[in-house]
Amino acid sequence: MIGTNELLLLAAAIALLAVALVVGLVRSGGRRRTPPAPPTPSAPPAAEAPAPGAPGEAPAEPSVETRAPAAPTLERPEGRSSRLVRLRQRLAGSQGGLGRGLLALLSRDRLDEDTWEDIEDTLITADVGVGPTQELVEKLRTRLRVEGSSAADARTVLREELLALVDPSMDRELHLDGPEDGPAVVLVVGVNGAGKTTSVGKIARVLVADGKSVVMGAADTFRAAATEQLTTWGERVGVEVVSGPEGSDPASVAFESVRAGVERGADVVLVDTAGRLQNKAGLMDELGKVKRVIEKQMPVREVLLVLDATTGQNGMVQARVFREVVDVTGIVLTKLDGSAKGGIVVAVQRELGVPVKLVGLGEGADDLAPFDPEAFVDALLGESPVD
Ligand SMILES: Nc1nc2c(ncn2[C@@H]2O[C@H](COP(=O)(O)OP(=O)(O)OP(=O)(O)O)[C@@H](O)[C@H]2O)c(=O)[nH]1
Repeated sequence: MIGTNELLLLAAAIALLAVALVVGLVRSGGRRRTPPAPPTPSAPPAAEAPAPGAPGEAPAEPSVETRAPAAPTLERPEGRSSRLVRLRQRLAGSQGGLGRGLLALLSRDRLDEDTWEDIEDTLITADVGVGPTQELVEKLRTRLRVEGSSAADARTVLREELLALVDPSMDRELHLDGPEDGPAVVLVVGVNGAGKTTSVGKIARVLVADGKSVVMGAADTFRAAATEQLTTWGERVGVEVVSGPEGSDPASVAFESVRAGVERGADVVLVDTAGRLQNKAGLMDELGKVKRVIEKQMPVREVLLVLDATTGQNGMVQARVFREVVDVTGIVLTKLDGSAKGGIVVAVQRELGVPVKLVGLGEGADDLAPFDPEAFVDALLGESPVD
């Protein structure tokens, strides 16, 4: 018979064995389930590696910093369709004058020389440019003479010819298909005040709204406020901004922003640049170096030139200088809402041989639209959008 003492001993032995087993398991860690680590906010990388520029080029400065966006409530950028409807209406509101003026002239009973001169003046005043104006007037004269009363009405002829002038065949897509192993890099250039930093911020929002991940590089180190401005744009929609101290090497910031984009697996890196036009050689040196240094890592997919639509001929002079300095692939025409001179679209495309891809239509954060030739010509003719 087993006595009470023996029973107690047996129970104590079983308990000890159980405790030993549990402790052993925990130590070995063999079956321990560790909860997945919570996602940590992407820590900014140290900027210790130098930017491998061409011989003689300054290395990246260690002071380049990345600012992961703060985590306040993020804004949700306006979705594509409502933005486009809204901006089409705004375009029609700002541009209707030109088409109405032309239609009034073309509807006169007699299209005499004075009237054709008035038509030319109207087009030139709207910044269409002398060459395209003469071309358009010639075509209108021929068509209205040859087709006479059998011609479709003047509005239809004018619409067709304006559309031909704006050239719907140009490729206006923003090419953001990066290489397989990295982001598409977009370099944004233009003189200060044209709306460059604002446009970079707006493009970032459009991309975020389209579900893309973005990093922005504040390589306009000339003006500290530009960096602050871009940082604010980034914080609003949760886009990381890479920046450097005022006066630091823009190429270093550009290099680090692309590196951050690669490390984060971003879809797009947008690089804002300084546009000091002190002289062409200086600009060429600066932008040339920025581009070369970026291309040590990734090809530059798009070079967007930002031009202010309200600057007319002055803007054209700037455009020419930038064309000589970098291979511009597209134009962002800002402040079209503040100018009735939409003819600049035609003039600048002719001058540079590159399409207007985006238009700025206001100071609001989502006031940027892809340029649509048909909608633009309808706006010129004062036709309300049908959407
Ligand atoms: N109405 C209107 N204003 C615009 C548009 N785009 C930019 N702006 C305004 O133009 C001003 C200049 O814009 P910025 O983005 O600071 O110009 P920038 O070229 O970057 O100049 P820096 O920051 O000096 O390099 C700002 O007040 C913008 O709000 C637009 O499409 N329409």
